[in-house]
Amino acid sequence: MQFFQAFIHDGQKATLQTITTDDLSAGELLIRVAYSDINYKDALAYQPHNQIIRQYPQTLGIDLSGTVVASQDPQFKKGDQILATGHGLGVSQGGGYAQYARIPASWAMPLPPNMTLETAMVFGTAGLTAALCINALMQAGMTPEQNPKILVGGATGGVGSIALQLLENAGFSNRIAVVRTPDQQQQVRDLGATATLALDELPKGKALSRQQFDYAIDPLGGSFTSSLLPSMRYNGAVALCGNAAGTSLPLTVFPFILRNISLLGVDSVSAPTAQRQKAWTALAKLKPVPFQKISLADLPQALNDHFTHHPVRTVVSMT
Ligand SMILES: C=CC(=O)SCCNC(=O)CCNC(=O)[C@H](O)C(C)(C)COP(=O)(O)OP(=O)(O)OC[C@H]1O[C@@H](n2cnc3c(N)ncnc32)[C@H](O)[C@@H]1OP(=O)(O)O
Ligand SMILES: NC(=O)C1=CN([C@@H]2O[C@H](COP(=O)(O)OP(=O)(O)OC[C@H]3O[C@@H](n4cnc5c(N)ncnc54)[C@H](O)[C@@H]3O)[C@@H](O)[C@H]2O)C=CC1
Repeated sequence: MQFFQAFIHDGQKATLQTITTDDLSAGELLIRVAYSDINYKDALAYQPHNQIIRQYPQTLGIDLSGTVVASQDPQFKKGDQILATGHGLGVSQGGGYAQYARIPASWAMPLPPNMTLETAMVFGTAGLTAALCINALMQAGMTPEQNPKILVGGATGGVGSIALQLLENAGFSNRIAVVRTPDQQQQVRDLGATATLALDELPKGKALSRQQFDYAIDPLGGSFTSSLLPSMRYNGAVALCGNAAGTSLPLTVFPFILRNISLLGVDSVSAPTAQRQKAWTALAKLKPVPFQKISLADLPQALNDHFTHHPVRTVVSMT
């Protein structure tokens, strides 16, 4: 029996506790976790009485990377390096904020070649989601040859910043980042934006506005999406993946029926394996975005701060 540290939510609060491998969830793979990370969803899950966690007590952390200690599945063997994101991690089954985790083999992916366990968590669910958004837009017709104007929301955060990097790598040269404050302009240019748009520059409350953007990656939702859709160019598409700015969508039908705009939903949590593999292959070609590294003991402060100020990405080291 192995004693180790895990960050566990009891419904009211989350604390660092000592548990054993006997306390872990069911699954074919026992993983010695090397790294996890902080996503927007982790910060939501840290709140008391949140709607993210489906079963208490729960070890938090929707992502993990690590090494297989024991496997009851022929696809994996002791010593393999893997990553896992989404599915039930930190929601219905023990997650990545622990030194060990037990997970179903179907949730694990071999670490892509040329990627370290640390880099995998610099990208994590945020990177996977960014890549899925871009793949969805390319499926909808987006190509570098069109030189499309692509708007990226939430660019100082995980999904948006990694989307900027992926777009640059894929040859898209017109990358416009949405900023909330003037001091974010230089930050998002350093992260890969070629131009910026202030959040309040999009006309509000209009059925249709001047056509400005061909494609958009939207981790914000809410009033942002409502004002974005009327500003999309004919045949444009928006990949909607988040709700950082809100969950309600006051809309008219006109962008859809008069400009042929597509609103594409993107989910990373239950994305099929083939889509994940394609996404991680693209992520493996990127340089890491800026990140801070913290320990399990630093989680309460970092999760508390997440909605007010945080580095682009945070990696959580288990050692
Ligand atoms: C990495 C991803 C992200 O960051 S996404 C943003 C994070 N947000 C969430 O994960 C959403 C968490 N869930 C909620 O906020 C709420 O459950 C809700 C607003 C989505 C719905 O709330 P409501 O009170 O209307 O319904 P229920 O909670 O009773 O759920 C109804 C039905 O939906 C299923 N469901 C709930 N959450 C999820 C989820 N995250 N993914 C997929 N399905 C979900 C739930 O099981 C219920 O289905 P049923 O078949 O009736 O059991
Ligand atoms: N569909 C999916 O599978 C996934 C969805 N998401 C969602 O995407 C969103 C972004 O996630 P992360 O990049 O991890 O978050 P993050 O916290 O790293 O970044 C959030 C970004 O949104 C901006 N922002 C926050 N509130 C805002 C507001 N009111 N108006 C305008 N901008 C605002 C921040 O400045 C930052 O740039 C979240 O809503 C998250 O739940 C994230 C990953 C997976």
